[in-house]
Amino acid sequence: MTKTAAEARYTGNLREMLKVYLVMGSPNCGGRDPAAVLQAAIEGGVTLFQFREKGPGALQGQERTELGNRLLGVCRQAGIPFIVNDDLRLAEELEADGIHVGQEDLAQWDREGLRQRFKGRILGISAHDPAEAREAVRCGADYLGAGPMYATATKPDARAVQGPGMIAAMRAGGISLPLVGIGGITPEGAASVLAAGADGVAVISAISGADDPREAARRFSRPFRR
Ligand SMILES: Cc1ncc(COP(=O)(O)OP(=O)(O)O)c(N)n1
Ligand SMILES: Cc1nc(C(=O)O)sc1CCOP(=O)(O)O
Ligand SMILES: [Mg+2]
Repeated sequence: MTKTAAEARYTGNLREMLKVYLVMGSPNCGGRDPAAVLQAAIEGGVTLFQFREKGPGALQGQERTELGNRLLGVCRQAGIPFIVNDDLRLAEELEADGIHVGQEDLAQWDREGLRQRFKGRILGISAHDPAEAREAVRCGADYLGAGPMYATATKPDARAVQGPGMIAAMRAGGISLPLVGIGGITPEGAASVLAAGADGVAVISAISGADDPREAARRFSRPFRR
């Protein structure tokens, strides 16, 4: 059977891709060019990227699409998969490698339809406890984003802090899907998240807001180089 362009690109091991997962958009880059921040972070060891253009000053419409397209170009050049947050239409327009949706987003769509619509592409779903993780598995998720691990100022509507123990509870409850922790993760905090059973860490501010995103990403990738 002939593969779609996205299927052909997405041939790697998802657990490997999830190791250092950068999530960001222009509001997270401190006024710098997001493409330059992304390029530096990839050089430091980022393995997967999610375009999340959200928060104060987030671009809309054509500007948003154009930025997504530029960031997609950086990812393609580096061989890093490109995921779009929330916006199914943008993901399709850009021919992204996948989509990430949360529990609140899921409520808006027919779940089977969502999996079908992104057949052959990566589908990431957020989960905040083992019951939500099981539901995400039923929806056909390829990976889970489990959070918040620690306090975060980046997402004002984040749930209460769950901590790495929540990942351990998911694993103990039989959730074997590839999984990343998210929320307030620093290089120091990453160790407990990985020790609890995560395949990787998803990070916004500790990389995209760092003075030196390359060095910040390098610090997150260190545990995987040992
Ligand atoms: C990898 C990853 N995990 C969780 C989230 C959060 O998704 P969601 O709950 O839909 O919140 P928003 O990011 O849309 O504000 C994520 N984006 N990525
Ligand atoms: C986007 C997001 N989702 C979360 C969840 O708990 O699902 S926490 C969060 C914000 C992550 O940003 P930072 O790394 O700057 O804390
Ligand atoms: Mg969402």
